[in-house]
Amino acid sequence: MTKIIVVGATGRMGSRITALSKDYHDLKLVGATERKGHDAIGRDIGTIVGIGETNVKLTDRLEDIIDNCDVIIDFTSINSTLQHMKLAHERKKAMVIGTTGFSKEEIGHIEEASKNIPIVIAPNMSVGVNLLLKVLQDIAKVLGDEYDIEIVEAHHRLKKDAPSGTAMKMAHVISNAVNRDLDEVAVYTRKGLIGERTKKEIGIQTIRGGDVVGEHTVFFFGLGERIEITHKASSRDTFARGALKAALWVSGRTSGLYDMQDVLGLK
Ligand SMILES: NC(=O)C1=CN([C@@H]2O[C@H](COP(=O)(O)OP(=O)(O)OC[C@H]3O[C@@H](n4cnc5c(N)ncnc54)[C@H](OP(=O)(O)O)[C@@H]3O)[C@@H](O)[C@H]2O)C=CC1
Ligand SMILES: O=C(O)C1=N[C@H](C(=O)O)C[C@H](O)C1
Repeated sequence: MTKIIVVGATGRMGSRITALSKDYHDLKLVGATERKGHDAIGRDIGTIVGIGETNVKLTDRLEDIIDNCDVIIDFTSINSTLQHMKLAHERKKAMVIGTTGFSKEEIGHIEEASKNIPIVIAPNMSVGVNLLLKVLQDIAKVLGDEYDIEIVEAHHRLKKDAPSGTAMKMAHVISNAVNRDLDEVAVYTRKGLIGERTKKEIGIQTIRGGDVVGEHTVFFFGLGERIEITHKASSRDTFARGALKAALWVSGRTSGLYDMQDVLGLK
């Protein structure tokens, strides 16, 4: 039995992970946290997320409950994830991190922590996107030199980071496949008299609005044809199930930094 704590358990992702955890017989929800002073602190998390009483009370003190768990599942925000990771590191607990938007330096801190605890981190925990990452690598290797590559992502109006973690991961996978340094070739905005498109650039564009769960399209534009590869998430449950799968997978592993490709056996 893998014992999990969901941090940010009333959030868009946290609430679905908490609710769906009851479908997994080999997972046990032993804790749920929210930000200090949250209105629902002390209430049963099950009644908040719509699965009935769980006997797990929402708390704002992860430090008091962390010893009960094997894995912490964290879809919160950059700063809170880094704080949770510090505690997980001190108490030797595994983590599944879905939070996006980390800087290179912050990823460095996560890498450092993973020398002592196992961490699965992925900007997108759906099977579809992780399979796409593999396919994109293959297509980019064949077409990358001749075709213009552009990525467009769309998300709900409440998303805070841009471009999405998934779009950035796709851009990294593609730029590695075509031997380009993403920092040198990424183009995030176009306006004014910008001149012709350079051959090597990789465009990454962001759209925000309404309740879009998450959509990513990668274009390979050639002469006389183009390929468009799109992934559309229609429910957050696809990410939530991936996170729960990752918690089962990472439990009992030794230290190391892993991603969803490891979890899904796609490497
Ligand atoms: N990897 C993946 O597959 C996916 C990743 N994401 C990423 O997950 C993250 C969260 O997304 P989403 O669920 O939409 O965001 P939400 O804002 O809905 O959820 C985040 C939750 O975490 C809470 N929180 C903030 N600080 C703390 C803290 N210190 N302790 C405990 N809880 C805290 C927030 O509280 P409050 O509202 O009070 O701030 C909120 O309830 C984003 O980075 C997003 O990009 C999203 C979907 C899929
Ligand atoms: O914030 C979101 O909602 C999502 N974030 C992830 C990202 O930044 O890639 C994954 C998903 O598309 C939803």
